[in-house]
Amino acid sequence: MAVVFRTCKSLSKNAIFTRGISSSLRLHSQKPPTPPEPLVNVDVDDKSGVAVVTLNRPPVNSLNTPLLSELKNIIKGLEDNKSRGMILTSSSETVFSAGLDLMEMYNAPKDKLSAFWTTLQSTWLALYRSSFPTVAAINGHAPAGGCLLSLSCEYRVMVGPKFSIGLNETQLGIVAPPWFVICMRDVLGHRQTEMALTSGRMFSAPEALKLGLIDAMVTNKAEAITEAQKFIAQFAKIPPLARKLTKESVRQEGIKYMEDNMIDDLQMFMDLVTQEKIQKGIGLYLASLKKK
Ligand SMILES: CCCCCCCCCCC/C=C/C(=O)SCCNC(=O)CCNC(=O)[C@H](O)C(C)(C)COP(=O)(O)OP(=O)(O)OC[C@H]1O[C@@H](n2cnc3c(N)ncnc32)[C@H](O)[C@@H]1OP(=O)(O)O
Repeated sequence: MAVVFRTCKSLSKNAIFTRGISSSLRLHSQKPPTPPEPLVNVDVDDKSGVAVVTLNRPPVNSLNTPLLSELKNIIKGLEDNKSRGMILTSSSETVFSAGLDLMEMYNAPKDKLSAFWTTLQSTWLALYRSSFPTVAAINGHAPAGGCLLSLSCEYRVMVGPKFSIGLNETQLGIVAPPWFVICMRDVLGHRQTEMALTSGRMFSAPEALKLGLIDAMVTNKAEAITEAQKFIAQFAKIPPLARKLTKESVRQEGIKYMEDNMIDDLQMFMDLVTQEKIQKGIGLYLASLKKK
């Protein structure tokens, strides 16, 4: 797997920034400061043109505004570079993504809350409607927003059997927004979605496979990447424009929902999440996670 420097340069603003800073600082000091780790890494394979995009925000890849923003820029960069495909995975050995960063929603000023949600909306839309094939290589737990990212890809390969996946929002006393529901229904159908979402149930990888929530189960990350590459390879001979328009057509409900309802959806989020009892619930949940 080779990093294509030219592609990375145009994809990661962070990469240009850190290179620029470190080379100029080297003139003035012996020890340049260690550049910050990108929150999302991207490696593009020279031969296949497929990008492995790795969430890299320890300890649990919770999705905050900067990470979402970086992911969105990477997806846009891949679009501009006419990518052949994208595999989304995690640098953690046990967590794909713990979902939305609850700290972004807890006692947050309204402008930050609003920026967080609009970044989530636009990042999701960029991923969901991306023209290139997308696969989630789910190498760890994927609750809530982690499950949403997986569902927004076209194919899901999960490392099993011990990790779990699902939209568990109701268990937290919050509600999965309609576009989360559409994503789940795209994959599971109406009845299983209702059962899964009303209970907020998390599924083990074998349960998820049986249900169709994931497409394949493997035993480690390397196998997950190989399976993902195989899925993407089958599109090599399909004309990209026909593929893109077909994907958009199949996903029209979700795309249209978001395009038509961005502001209402933001309002619903703000109204719900700023309620005192919801804030209390998030606070208690965060405390329970920290107490573990
Ligand atoms: C009609 C429509 C109306 C629409 C209105 C909209 C309403 C709002 C909708 C919001 C949708 C929400 C989506 C979400 O994604 S909410 C987040 C849900 N996530 C979870 O429930 C997962 C919680 N985490 C875990 O279960 C575990 O952490 C996990 C299994 C992922 C990993 O376990 P592990 O043992 O490896 O790690 P720890 O639990 O010890 O965690 C390490 C530290 O990370 C902190 N942490 C974990 N998860 C989160 C998170 N999501 N946000 C912020 N911080 C998180 C945890 O507290 C630990 O911190 P410390 O190191 O400080 O102890």
